[in-house]
Amino acid sequence: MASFPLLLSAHLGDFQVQLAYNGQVLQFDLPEVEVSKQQAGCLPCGPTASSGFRVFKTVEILNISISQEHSLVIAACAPKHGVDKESVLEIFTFNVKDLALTSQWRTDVLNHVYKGIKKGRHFKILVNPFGGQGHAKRIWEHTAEPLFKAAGCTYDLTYTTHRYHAKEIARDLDIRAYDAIVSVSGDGVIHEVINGLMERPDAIIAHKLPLGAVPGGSGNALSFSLLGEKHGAHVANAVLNIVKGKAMPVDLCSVTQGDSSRFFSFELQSFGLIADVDLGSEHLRWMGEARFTFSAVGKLLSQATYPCELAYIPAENNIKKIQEQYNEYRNQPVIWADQTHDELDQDHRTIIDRYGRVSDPLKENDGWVVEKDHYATVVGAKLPWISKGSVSHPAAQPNDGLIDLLIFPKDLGRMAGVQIMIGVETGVHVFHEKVRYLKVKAFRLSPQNQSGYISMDGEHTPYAPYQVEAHRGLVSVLSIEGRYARSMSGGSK
Ligand SMILES: Nc1ncnc2c1ncn2[C@@H]1O[C@H](COP(=O)(O)OP(=O)(O)OP(=O)(O)O)[C@@H](O)[C@H]1O
Repeated sequence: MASFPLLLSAHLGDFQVQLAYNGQVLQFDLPEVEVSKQQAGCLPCGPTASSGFRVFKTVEILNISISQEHSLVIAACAPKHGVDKESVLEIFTFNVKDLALTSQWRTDVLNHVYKGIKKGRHFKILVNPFGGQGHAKRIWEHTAEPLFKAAGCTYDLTYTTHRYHAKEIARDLDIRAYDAIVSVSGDGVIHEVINGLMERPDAIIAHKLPLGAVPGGSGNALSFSLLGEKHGAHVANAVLNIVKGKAMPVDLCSVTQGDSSRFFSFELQSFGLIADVDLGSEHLRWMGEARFTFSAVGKLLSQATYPCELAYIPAENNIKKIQEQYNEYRNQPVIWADQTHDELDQDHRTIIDRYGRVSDPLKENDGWVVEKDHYATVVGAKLPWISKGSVSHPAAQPNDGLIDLLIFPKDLGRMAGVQIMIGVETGVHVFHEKVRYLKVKAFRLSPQNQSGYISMDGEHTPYAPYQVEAHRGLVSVLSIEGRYARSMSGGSK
């Protein structure tokens, strides 16, 4: 076992430097010319550049290689322009004298940098050129691809050419050939990939293939949930999460409609106002993420309400207790993807819905609560963020096996509507007296009018009764933290 610090003498141009890795960070001096280069064109760079040395955390180091010219090349993805700004790819090339010593240093450092993580992953990459405002191709070429290459990752790339293309690819993919499926898109493509995997006859194996999310859509709910409000739209941070992350188990919701339709939702099942905002704002796509806010304000002011029968199996309905549980969860050790679970049938081919499907009668023993009313919105979710500035379900956790259910009543009123809208930006709306926020095991919603919108992960779904049930850890998502970014205020983490 090599002992810390791991030291290596090298030259950066004519400047002699010492590279020191202590198990936490890699540090080296910068010659003055490099310091001014680093400072030029960037905002205050923090102590790292301005004080004449550069520091990278272990997690930020993408690769250390020895070039054909026998130079030592270090690639990292780190914040350079301030901690809240997008990380950037930095590559340093050092001249070295003793190749054997350098090679040993490189091996020792890389062993730590990629401890418990496969180095040089091979990805299936799906880029939706029409996602969001149509920037996904540029995002891929300018930012994501150079980072994957610098990290020594390889990939097989497909630009999606039509709706459901991502689903077809996931359904037919040789899953053993890849370490993960990465989408450069919004949540619609991720929804398709998940459903493609779950439709396979070998779903038991296929759903273990982790997913990676690079934000290239309008909402990018998964990216925001993984990386938080400040970094959710940052492509480089998302790529780092994919290259250096481990498989975090993530619950899926099975959704049944009619007598036979079943599919899976990983994000949001919405009815009423939020569904209208999601699906009824397609014509505002040019606005980017602002379309959601713009449309929501209009809907709230119109005070529209939607009649339905709502049935749910409560797990917790007190928001203070939900907040306590959230804080407890944040203080527990992270759980990484488990290789087994118990919700498959005997052939290990089908996921069993414990609470039946929407066409079945509700079983009394399951503890259903049934109510019939007009509501402004009823939204189930497994992710805390819907989009930038919309933390609609702040207590949502990746793998608690429960659905977070948000209900706005019919008599919201304009004043409360505005307060709630403002609250959604940080997730504090759940404490508003007019808002109901529950943790449920399953819910069933039956619209009591003829037409409207139902949105499942942003996808248009027939306006008919549906039932949603959470299944624990059915898929996994690459993540460095192993949990979603903090979305509920209070507590220590
Ligand atoms: N080449 C294509 N032409 C038309 N539609 C496509 C194409 N490729 C994918 N799609 C469809 O585009 C839809 C939206 O994609 P995506 O989720 O990437 O973006 P978004 O809707 O802007 O983002 P978000 O879901 O985060 O709001 C998906 O339902 C997908 O089926």
